[in-house]
Amino acid sequence: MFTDTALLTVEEMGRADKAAAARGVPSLLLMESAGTAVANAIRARFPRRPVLVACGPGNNGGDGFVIARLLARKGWPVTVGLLGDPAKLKGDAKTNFERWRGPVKTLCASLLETAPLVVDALFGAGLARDLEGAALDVAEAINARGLDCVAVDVPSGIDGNTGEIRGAAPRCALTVTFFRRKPGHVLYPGRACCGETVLADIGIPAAVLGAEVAPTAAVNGPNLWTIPEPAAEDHKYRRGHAVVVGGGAMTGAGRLAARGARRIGAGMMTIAAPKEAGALYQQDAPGNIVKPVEAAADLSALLEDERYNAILLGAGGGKGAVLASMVLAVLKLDRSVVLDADALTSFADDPAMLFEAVQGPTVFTPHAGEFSKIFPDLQGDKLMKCREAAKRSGAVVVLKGADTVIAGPDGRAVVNTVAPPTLATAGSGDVLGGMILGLMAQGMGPFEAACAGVWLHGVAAAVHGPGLIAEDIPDALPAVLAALWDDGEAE
Ligand SMILES: NC(=O)C1=CN([C@@H]2O[C@H](COP(=O)(O)OP(=O)(O)OC[C@H]3O[C@@H](n4cnc5c(N)ncnc54)[C@H](OP(=O)(O)O)[C@@H]3O)[C@@H](O)[C@H]2O)[C@@H](O)CC1
Ligand SMILES: [K+]
Repeated sequence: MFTDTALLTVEEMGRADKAAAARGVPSLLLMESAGTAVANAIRARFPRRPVLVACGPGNNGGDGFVIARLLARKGWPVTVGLLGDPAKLKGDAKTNFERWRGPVKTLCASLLETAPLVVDALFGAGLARDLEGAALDVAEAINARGLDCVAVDVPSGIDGNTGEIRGAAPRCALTVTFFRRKPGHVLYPGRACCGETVLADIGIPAAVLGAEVAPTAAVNGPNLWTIPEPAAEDHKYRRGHAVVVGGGAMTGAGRLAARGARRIGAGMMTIAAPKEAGALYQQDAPGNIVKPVEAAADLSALLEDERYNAILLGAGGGKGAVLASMVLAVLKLDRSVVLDADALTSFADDPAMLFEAVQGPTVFTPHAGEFSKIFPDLQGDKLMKCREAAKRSGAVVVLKGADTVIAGPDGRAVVNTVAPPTLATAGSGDVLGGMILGLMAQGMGPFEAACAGVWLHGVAAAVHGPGLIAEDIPDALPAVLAALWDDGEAE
């Protein structure tokens, strides 16, 4: 169960709202706090200027009336445009409509002509279908004119649960959301429409999480896991002995993975690879041990030594039947296993055979293309697909991308938000696989190792900055680890 960085579904947010009311926080007060947070965020970022507040027919629109009132009180020239019939407004939205003393116009795109700033209070959690009519016109016109837009809760048209665009959505400079973020703020394309996202405390007690609401998704970060820190009494075997099954012809992937695993703290590293490539692996890094392995039987024989506690397959290491047989041999051993790239797609013809073999701590690290080869029928948004894949396979699934999702078979899911675009470079996925391997070798569980690996990988790339190549990621890790451990001591 997640708390601080939890991502709440629209339904969970509704329950949090009701729980707050049951604990004595009136909903009208929540709306006033929400509107105040948005108005304050606007005033902190934009100089006073004419503003159009576009209000929808529900409570998102209600927040809009609060914002209009508060900005007008500070001397901002405010125009309010309402979508729909004012007589149909209800509850807190109606109350705040009545508290707004200025005129209310019928919403249409021409209202944008005099407003360099737009507050999008059309739809939030209650978005029920694709935008149409005036709402669609306004969203499209905001984008066509490149107007500054501030979203209340979520840009209208973005599905809060999935990040998908329903018809259209304004590309906002700022989104102010309440209590906790929603998946739509961190999953693409929603994330790209949000701009800066501000999370406002509107008075919903944090204690509702864990009591009335038990979130199963969160934003990735160091609050979710702990990296094993080397201790004085450690020796190299205590820090694990990782194995990378490397290729004979393509050795780059295995070498990058091994480097990632060692930098993140694996005590020992063996590269198991065809004999002819041994010298290459050995020359690359004298710290690697290289063992000849041609087929599944060789790998099984090597792994009779139980000190090899974590194995990565798919970083090079062949394709098809040979690699698949190695994967099946390794999965039998109940050790920690990371399967990447061809180690997964080698089962494209019979993914069930792979899933049946998963029994111990196992992590799959596919990108979207590899994912669809072994889960061809899975539909829906990234969070939903990844969760279903984990449930089906029994493995922790890392569905890679700019918004990498990590899901466990138990239903937990984490979305990673630190991933600079420079990570789209050859070999970066091999390093990630190696990092997760290295963390599992040190005893981390598969879900925590996957989350930590993905986060550290993104942060290392961000710390390195422009001009990143895959080799830089392991080399940037020491500084990232030092900062992480320093912060821990400072707390
Ligand atoms: N939860 C909390 O704690 C707090 C929540 N707060 C705020 O409340 C917001 C949620 O309010 P909400 O539930 O009233 O839903 P909202 O987004 O206003 O939309 C519903 C209306 O839109 C309509 N409609 C939907 N789609 C449509 C479309 N495509 N095209 C046209 N119409 C469409 C729909 O019509 P219907 O489907 O019923 O026909 C209904 O009338 C939340 O995002 C936050 O801003 C804050 O005040 C503070 C505390
Ligand atoms: K909105």
